[in-house]
Amino acid sequence: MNRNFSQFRAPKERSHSYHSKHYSSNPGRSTSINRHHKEDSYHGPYSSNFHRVKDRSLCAGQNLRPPKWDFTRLTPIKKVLYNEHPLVVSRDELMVEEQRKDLKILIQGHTLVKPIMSFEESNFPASFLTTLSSQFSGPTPIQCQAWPLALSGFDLIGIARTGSGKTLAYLLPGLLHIQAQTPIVNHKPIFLVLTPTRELALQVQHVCLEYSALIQLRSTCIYGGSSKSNQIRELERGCDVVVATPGRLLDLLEMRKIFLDAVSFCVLDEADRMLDMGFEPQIRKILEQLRPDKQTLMWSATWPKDVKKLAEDFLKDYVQIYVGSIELSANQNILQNIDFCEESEKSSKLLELLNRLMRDKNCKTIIFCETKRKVKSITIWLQRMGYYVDCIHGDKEQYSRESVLSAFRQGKIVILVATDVASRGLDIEGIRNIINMDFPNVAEDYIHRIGRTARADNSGFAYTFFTPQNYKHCSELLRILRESHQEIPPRLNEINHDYRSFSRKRGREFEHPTNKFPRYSQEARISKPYNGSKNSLTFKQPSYFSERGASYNSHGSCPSLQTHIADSFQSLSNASIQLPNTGSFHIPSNSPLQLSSNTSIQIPVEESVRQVSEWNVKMKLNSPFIPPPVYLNNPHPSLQNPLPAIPASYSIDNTNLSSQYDAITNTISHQYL
Ligand SMILES: Nc1ncnc2c1ncn2[C@@H]1O[C@H](COP(=O)(O)OP(=O)(O)OP(=O)(O)O)[C@@H](O)[C@H]1O
Repeated sequence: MNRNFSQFRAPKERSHSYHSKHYSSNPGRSTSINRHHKEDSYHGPYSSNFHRVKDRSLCAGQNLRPPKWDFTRLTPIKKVLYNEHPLVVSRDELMVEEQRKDLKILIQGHTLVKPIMSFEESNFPASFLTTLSSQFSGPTPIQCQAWPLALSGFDLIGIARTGSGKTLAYLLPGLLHIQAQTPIVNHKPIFLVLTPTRELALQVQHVCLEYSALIQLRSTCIYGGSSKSNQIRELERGCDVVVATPGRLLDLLEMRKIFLDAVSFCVLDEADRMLDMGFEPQIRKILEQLRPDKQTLMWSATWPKDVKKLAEDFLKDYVQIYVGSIELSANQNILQNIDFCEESEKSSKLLELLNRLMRDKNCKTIIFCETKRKVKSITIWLQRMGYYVDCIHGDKEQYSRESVLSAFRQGKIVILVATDVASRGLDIEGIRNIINMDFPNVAEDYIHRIGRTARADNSGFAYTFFTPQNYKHCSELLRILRESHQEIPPRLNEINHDYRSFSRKRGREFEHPTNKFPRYSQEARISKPYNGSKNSLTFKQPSYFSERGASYNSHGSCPSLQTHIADSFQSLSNASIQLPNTGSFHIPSNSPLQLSSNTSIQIPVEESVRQVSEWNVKMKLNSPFIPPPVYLNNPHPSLQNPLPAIPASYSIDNTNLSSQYDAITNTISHQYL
C-alpha cells in the first residue's frame, strides 16, 4: 500500500439529502435504502457460486465457497478518514519518539502516523468526544496510537495488556468507517467483529450499542446457544455492525440469512484464542467471504506464532503496535502470588484464602479451574460451605451462563468458578482477586485469566496454586513475573534451576529432589481389604478435587469430600477424614495404616467410627470456618442472616462416639448445609 500522508483528509461528507433520507429515522432506514438501490442489477458475489447446505451434520462452512469478485462492479472502499489535529501536526519526529517512549508504544511498519495525546486530538465527532470525556480522562496508550492508524486505513495488529481499552480502540474507527461508506444494498453489514466466546461477543455488542446509537448505526450480535430466529429477524431489519462468534456466523451464512460481501472493516478480537479453540478453519472460511480489499485489524493481549501465520495470510502491509513489550506480558497492576503446594493441599489452601479474601468488602473473585467437572464440584462444595458462589463453563445453557454473569456483575454473586470460557476479554467491574486453582496449560492463558482483574487503571491480586505437575511451566512463569516487575519467589528460581538440570540429565519428566511421594501418579491409589470386610480403606494421594476422586453419597446430592471435616460429617454413607500433619493422632504401630504427611484416608463412616474408637483420635478442621462478611453485607435476601462460626477443632474421644458424631453433624449441617 503506497500511502502519501498528505492524502489524509476528513471523511467525505455525505450529502445532506442522503443523510435526511437514510439516517433521519433508524427503523425506516433499511426500507429506504432498499428502494434506493432497487434497480441495481449486480446481486453480489454469491449469486452464482453459493452451494446449498445438503447435510447439516457436516462441519459449519463446509458448503461455502469463496465468492468470485467482480472488481469492476465493487464500490471502492473509503479507508483514509484521518484528519490530523493541528497540535499533532506541530509535533516533530523527536517529540513523537519521546511520546511513544513515555507511552511504551513500539511500532513496526509504517511509523509515520503520530500518536495522539488527548480525545480532542482524535478529531472524532462531537457525540463520541462527549461520551468519552464523560467516562474517561484520556485515551489509553493503545488508543493513542491505534485510532490514528486505523482511521488512516491501515491493516493492523494491536497487542496490549489485558484491560487496556482495546475494544474502543477498534470499535470507534470501525463505526466511523461505516459512516464514510457509500450506502449498501439491503442494509448489509459493513463492519464485522469476530470474538472467540459468546460472552465476549455480548460484551462487545454492549459497548458497540452505546456508541453506534450516537451516530444512528445499528449493531447485531450473532452467537451460539441462543435463538437463531431472533437473530435472523434482527438481520432482516438491517444492520451496519455484526459482532459474532464464528460457528453461528457460518451457520447463518450457509442458511443465506447474512451476507458479508459488503464488509469492508473486519476485526478479529482475541484471535489467538479463536485458534486455540480450533476455530481456524471457520475463521478462514469467514474471511474468504469478505472483500479482499477490506481493512483488517487483529487484537490480542498476547501474540503467539500460529496467529502470526494467520495475520500473514489475511493482512496486507500491516502495522504492528505493541504497548508494553513485544513479549507476552501481564498487567503490572496485578500483584501475583504463587503458592507452591501439592495437589492434595489445594482445597484447604483455597478455604484459608477465601476466608481471608472474603473479609474485605471489595472481594469479587474468580476461581479458574482446568475442567468443567472440577468447576462443578468446587462450586457445589463452596456453596455447601456457605459462600455465595456460582459457576460458568461450556456445558451450561447459554441463558444460564448469561444470568450467572449478570448476577456476578451486579454483585449478587461474589465468587465465580469458571473454566477458561471466562478467561478472555471479560470486563466486569470490581473483580479484585483471581485464583488459579490449576495452572493453565499455556502461559498465555495465565496472563488472560489474571487480566480479569485490574481493568483500566485499577489494581488487583492473583493467587496461583503451583504444584509439581506444573513445574514444566516454571520458566514461562518466571518470565511473566519478571516482565511484570513482580517479586520472584526464591522457590521458583530453585525449581526452575533443578527442573532444567534434571530434565537435561535424565531426558525425562522431572522429579524434584525433595519429592517424598510419587508426584506424577496423580490417581495412584492403594486399596487394602480391611479385616476381610468388603469395605476397604483407601489411601489417596491426590486431593478430592481430583475428578475421579469425587464421589457422591446415597442421596446423590452431596459430594463426599476429603480434607474438610464439615463436608466429611454431613456425608452420611461415605465420609472422609483428613489426617493433618500435626501429630494429634495416635496410631498403633500394628495398624495397617502407615501415615505420611499429606496423606489422607477415606473410610466409610460406619467403619471409621468403629475404627477410630480403637484409637484416640482428635480431629481438626484445617482452618476455622468463619462466615465470610459477604453474609453481612450482601443485599441478597438469602444472605442477610449472619451465621455462627464453626470452631476450629472438634475432639472425639473414644467414648460414646455415635452421639459425638451426631452432635457435630447437627452443628455443622443444620446451620450451614
Ligand atoms: N480511555 C480509557 N480510559 C480509561 N478506561 C478505559 C478507556 N477506554 C476503555 N476503558 C475501560 O477499560 C476497561 C477495559 O477495556 P477493554 O475491555 O476494552 O480491555 P481489553 O484491552 O480489550 O482487555 P482484554 O485484553 O482483557 O480483552 C473497560 O471497562 C473500558 O470501559
